[in-house]
Amino acid sequence: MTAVIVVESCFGSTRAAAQEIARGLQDAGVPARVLSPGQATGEALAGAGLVVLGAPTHNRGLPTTASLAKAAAAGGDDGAERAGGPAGRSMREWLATAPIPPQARVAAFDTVTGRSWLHGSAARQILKALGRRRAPMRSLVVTGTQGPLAHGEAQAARAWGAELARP
Ligand SMILES: Cc1cc2nc3c(=O)[nH]c(=O)nc-3n(C[C@H](O)[C@H](O)[C@H](O)COP(=O)(O)O)c2cc1C
Repeated sequence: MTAVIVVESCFGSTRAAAQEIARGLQDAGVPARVLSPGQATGEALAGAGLVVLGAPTHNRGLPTTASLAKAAAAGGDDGAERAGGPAGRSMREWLATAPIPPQARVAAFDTVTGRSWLHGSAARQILKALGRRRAPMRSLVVTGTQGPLAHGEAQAARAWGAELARP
């Protein structure tokens, strides 16, 4: 099995979590790649047995054009991520066509500033959009809007990656 992690990130924390999940999968012997939504074409995902989707939680759900603009104004434009061209797509846009192979397992994660219903969850919205509400899901806590991941969350992400490697 191979795994692909598709991640959107403004300030880098969700991307850092994605890298840890990839390390956890690799620890368990599953080759894993981290791609941006713009890179995650049908061709790039072909043959993947596991697709893990991640985004920062904005306004209790998935980032919107307006919330992304707000993050960018605060310095969170994550470099090339949305700099135009094929890489310049948000998770929300990507989900509209989501070229996930039919046989692939799906999981979703997000980053939040706290783990309560008040903070919401982009991951829940991702799974809802895909009609896969029972798929594995994780929220990883950041210390503030600009991150970084809170103490212990990188390790938690890596451990979750290893868990996902087991069907
Ligand atoms: C416009 C905006 C709205 C946000 N709304 C929420 C929210 O509703 N709940 C929450 O837990 N965090 C919220 N945050 C904080 C983000 O969760 C935090 O910026 C994100 O986890 C950092 O991930 P990133 O570095 O990958 O962008 C918000 C951040 C921004 C910029």
